[in-house]
Amino acid sequence: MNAAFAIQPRPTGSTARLAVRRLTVTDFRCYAGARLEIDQRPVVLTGANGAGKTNLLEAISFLSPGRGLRRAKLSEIDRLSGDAGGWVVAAKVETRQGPVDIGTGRDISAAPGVERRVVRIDGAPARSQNVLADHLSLAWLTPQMDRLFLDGASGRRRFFDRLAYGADPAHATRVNSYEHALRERARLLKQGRADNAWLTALEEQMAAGGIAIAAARQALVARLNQACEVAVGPFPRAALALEGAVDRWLEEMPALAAEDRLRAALAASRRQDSESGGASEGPHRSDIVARHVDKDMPAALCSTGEQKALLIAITLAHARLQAAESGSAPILLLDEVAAHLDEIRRAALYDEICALGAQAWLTGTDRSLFEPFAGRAQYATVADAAVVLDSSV
Ligand SMILES: Nc1ncnc2c1ncn2[C@@H]1O[C@H](COP(=O)(O)OP(=O)(O)OP(=O)(O)O)[C@@H](O)[C@H]1O
Repeated sequence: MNAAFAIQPRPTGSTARLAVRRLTVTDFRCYAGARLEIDQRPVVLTGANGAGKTNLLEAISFLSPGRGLRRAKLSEIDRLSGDAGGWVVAAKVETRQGPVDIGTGRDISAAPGVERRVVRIDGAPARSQNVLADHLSLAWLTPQMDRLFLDGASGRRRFFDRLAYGADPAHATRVNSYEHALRERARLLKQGRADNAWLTALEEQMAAGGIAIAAARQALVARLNQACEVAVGPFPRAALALEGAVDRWLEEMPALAAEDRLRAALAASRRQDSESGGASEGPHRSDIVARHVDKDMPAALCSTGEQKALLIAITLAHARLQAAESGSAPILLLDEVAAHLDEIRRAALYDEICALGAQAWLTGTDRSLFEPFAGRAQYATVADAAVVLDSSV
């Protein structure tokens, strides 16, 4: 173990634990209205297929910036046969600054065809959903992410950028502003009668923001690789690396020179970009590649089970890093993760969640999978679009 990286997890029950204490959902997918009051411990949600377990995790994922764990259109989330009010998620959460009320939902006053999410913090409208990253940090694993190492780089970038929000909430604003400028530049180029000064201003913004994004990713990769040197029980050790032109420039030259290089590359690629509809260089072209250290194998060549174990290992290492750096692990949303682990890995996962002091939300159809968690987690049953906390545990 690297001596410089001695992680001291805070004791469980620490007041710094990030946790949802009350969750209310209205007209959210299968739920007309549901409410759950819980303590800071991990939460196990069990119920039959289609009962509404993932929908609850999705509702919690909206307590952080972005499109939630399914990346669904906001209007798709409105309960079919619900009234026209749009879905709402309200939560009382425990943050590092104390309890906070968060409310969010689809903005039904937006123009037709425009999808917008509104956020309220302690009743007051928030300037932008990015402020959610100042209060809570969330990470999730879903069955759809089983192909994360095989599919395109955009999923890996999203996964990794979300991890970066934890230590650096400003990263959420940076990424969203960069993507907004990227879309705006593509729109202007497509119109073919773009104002040169306006394009230059957008490229200036993309160069500064883009290199800041690459630098934040680089800093997280370095810290996360240190954290990954320590295997969590039977989970494999992972090593991450960034691959992309801007990432290479940042290693070869000072940040300001890398900004100049990106600005020049954007200016030079306008014609090409107007045809492709994108931008030839920038952090949106980078990839985050992972290796299975113990097998010395790229993640993409590992077996399905090994890839899943790697993803869990990275998520746990990140949670450990964040707990060590900020005093509180992120809230973890682990959809159907337990069912795919053998008994030893399941027990190791539960032990690690408890050692981290993380409020993890775990779903499954079979309660017996969660037996090793007894006494350390709270259990709720999901059925008929309702969720009920078990009084016996
Ligand atoms: N907009 C919507 N309006 C009403 N119901 C919806 C909407 N979107 C999804 N549903 C329904 O919500 C139900 C619960 O889905 P969810 O994915 O939460 O189930 P689950 O308990 O996680 O199931 P599984 O164990 O199969 O993963 C499904 O029957 C789905 O069809």
